[in-house]
Amino acid sequence: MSTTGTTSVPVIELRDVCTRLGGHWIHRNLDLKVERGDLLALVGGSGAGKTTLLRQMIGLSRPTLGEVLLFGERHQAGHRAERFARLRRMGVLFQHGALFSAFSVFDNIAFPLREFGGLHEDEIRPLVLSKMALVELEPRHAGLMPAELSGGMVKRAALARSLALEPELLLLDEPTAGLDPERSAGFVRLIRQLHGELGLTVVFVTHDLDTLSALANRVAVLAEHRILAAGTLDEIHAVEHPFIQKFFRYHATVDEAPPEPDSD
Ligand SMILES: Nc1ncnc2c1ncn2[C@@H]1O[C@H](COP(=O)(O)OP(=O)(O)OP(=O)(O)O)[C@@H](O)[C@H]1O
Repeated sequence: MSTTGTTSVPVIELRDVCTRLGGHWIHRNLDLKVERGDLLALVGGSGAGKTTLLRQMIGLSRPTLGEVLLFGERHQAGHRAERFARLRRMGVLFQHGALFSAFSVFDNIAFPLREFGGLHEDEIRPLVLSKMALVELEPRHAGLMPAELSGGMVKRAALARSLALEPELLLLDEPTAGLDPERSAGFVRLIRQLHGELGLTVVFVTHDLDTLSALANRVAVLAEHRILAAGTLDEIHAVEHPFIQKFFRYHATVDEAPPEPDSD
């Protein structure tokens, strides 16, 4: 389901990943490829290890066994400058926006440009304002502090910050968590639009079936310690596995916690 040729290097590849945490195996022999242009939803039961997998993709933690390749390379590969260049190609949006509370919207978005962009202050201003425009924030919002923003504005400011260095890959943990249905739909529309306009590859973790069906062009289901199935939503719906059938049926009808897969 790659959008490009079959020979292109996956943007992310997880090979035979095994993760042991707190005395338990969370992932066992887990494989997953994220191809360029994917808008991939990672779903699964609570505690299945989605956030842990996202952290491994970002390079914040490492699996116990197996490999995580980002743009075809292990996180640890190469000299510092090479590792850094690879990381710059990735933007991350954490669950609650994670804005710096003591910084204005402007300074939050400017932060990666000041830290890593090697730019002068007079070059930074137009870049920050253009990122704000991308996420539909107005120049008058630049001076606001995070505490003065609505939940949707926090998300959009954090999204602008994650796009500051013009990444090719965007990783989102529960992008619509905490938003009401209208703001949630607006944020999904914005991510879809940016995916198309900026040619991004997007991976997101979600519990929300509305977000999943409105945003994803591929879905990976994490259960039984591995990626049980990956494909389009229609392909996943057709998989006759009790966890998958239950997960999607449950989410379609009841707004409660998802079913748990049988543990070992
Ligand atoms: N640092 C840690 N030490 C020990 N156990 C951990 C650690 N981090 C996560 N875990 C455990 O690993 C499992 C997977 O956690 P993770 O947060 O990745 O799951 P998740 O699928 O994202 O869950 P949720 O959907 O509830 O957010 C959980 O049982 C969690 O308690």
